[in-house]
Amino acid sequence: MSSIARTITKRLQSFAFAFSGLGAFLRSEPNGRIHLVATVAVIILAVVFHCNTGEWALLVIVMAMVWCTELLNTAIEKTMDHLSPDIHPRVKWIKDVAAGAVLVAAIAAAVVGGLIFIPKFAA
Ligand SMILES: Nc1ncnc2c1ncn2[C@@H]1O[C@H](COP(=O)(O)OP(=O)(O)OP(=O)(O)O)[C@@H](O)[C@H]1O
Repeated sequence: MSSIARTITKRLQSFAFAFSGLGAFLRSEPNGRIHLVATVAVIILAVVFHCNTGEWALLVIVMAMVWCTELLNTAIEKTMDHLSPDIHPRVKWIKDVAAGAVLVAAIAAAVVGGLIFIPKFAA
């Protein structure tokens, strides 16, 4: 196999691993399924209310922030459970800070969602 073909194959494998990670997250984490339902609901609302390009862009950014922080938070939780299954104050600190990242993203998403959809509901 040529080196270009090897590089392309490796990149495609990386995508496959990333998609399989997303699938594992959705299968094993109830939070993942909640995010999926919330994401579909937001997309339906954005279509129904004819959101403009700027509104779509903001919604995509905040939804991606919530997904990314939740995925990383879950990976951190699993890492800590694997490396340090016992109760430890440092593990608590790490997990709580990682959960804080999700909270920040969720608050930003709620604010953006409110700014976009509340006036549309009110109209
Ligand atoms: N090994 C540990 N030592 C000390 N505190 C811990 C430990 N594991 C969990 N905790 C505490 O319990 C909280 C919940 O941790 P857990 O790993 O159960 O996450 P979770 O409830 O599954 O979170 P999520 O809802 O995001 O999936 C942590 O934020 C932390 O405060």
